[in-house]
Amino acid sequence: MSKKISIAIDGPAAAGKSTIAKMVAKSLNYTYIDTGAMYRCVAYYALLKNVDVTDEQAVSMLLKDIDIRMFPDGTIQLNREDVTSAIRENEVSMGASVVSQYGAVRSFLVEKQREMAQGGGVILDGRDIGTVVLKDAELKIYQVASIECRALRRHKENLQRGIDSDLAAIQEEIAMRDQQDMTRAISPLKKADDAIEIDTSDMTLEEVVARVMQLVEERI
Ligand SMILES: Nc1ncnc2c1ncn2[C@@H]1O[C@H](COP(=O)(O)OP(=O)(O)O)[C@@H](O)[C@H]1O
Ligand SMILES: Nc1ccn([C@@H]2O[C@H](COP(=O)(O)OP(=O)(O)O)[C@@H](O)[C@H]2O)c(=O)n1
Repeated sequence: MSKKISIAIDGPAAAGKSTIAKMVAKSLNYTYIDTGAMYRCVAYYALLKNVDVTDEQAVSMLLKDIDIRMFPDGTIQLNREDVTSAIRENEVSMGASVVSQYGAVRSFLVEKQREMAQGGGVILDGRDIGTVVLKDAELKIYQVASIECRALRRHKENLQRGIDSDLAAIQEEIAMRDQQDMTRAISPLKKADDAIEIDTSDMTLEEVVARVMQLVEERI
């Protein structure tokens, strides 16, 4: 029987991390954990409670009231309410990038992520998986694509979902988030020294999955 490893995928916004992670998890029969969704839940809850996301103390006080559950079919519940679609709103994306700067928020979520990842056979995507959450992951991927390509992908995804979308505004939003995520004091987004970079700009989904599966095969 092959070994059940841990896989970390990090990279900037809309690089295709979660799409690839889901496809690889399905093919390996691994558990996929979307850590970005957890930061989105914290921001969503702050917005719901009319708490200013830039108020670190007020946001940190909310953590004790936050119960996040993730189901194998991709459903995300916050305090038993289905927030799967609601957390994808633009305002929540920007809010997530703000609350993810706070130490209390990060330690609260990182602890949960490590608990969920116990035992291996998992694939986590986010910003700090290879550098912080799963420093010992057997496979670390740093997935990138040009900003134009990432903005266009997110734009197409929105249109497909029937959400209003403006390409220039999306590009501006993800550039702003990347800048914020890469320059924050705690666990900034960066490539782990032992991560393998994949630039997906000119690759199809199938090509990216094949590349990741090849790297997995070398490790199990
Ligand atoms: N070669 C590719 N690799 C990864 N994603 C791609 C590729 N081509 C198109 N996409 C699309 O890019 C979009 C954004 O991907 P997503 O997984 O949400 O990114 P992230 O999790 O990094 O924010 C998805 O609609 C996905 O289908
Ligand atoms: N492990 C993680 C995952 C997300 N995040 C934060 O959460 C935000 C939303 O993450 P996401 O992965 O859902 O975003 P997209 O790349 O899907 O647009 C990011 O912009 C980061 O600020 C983080 O700090 N650490």
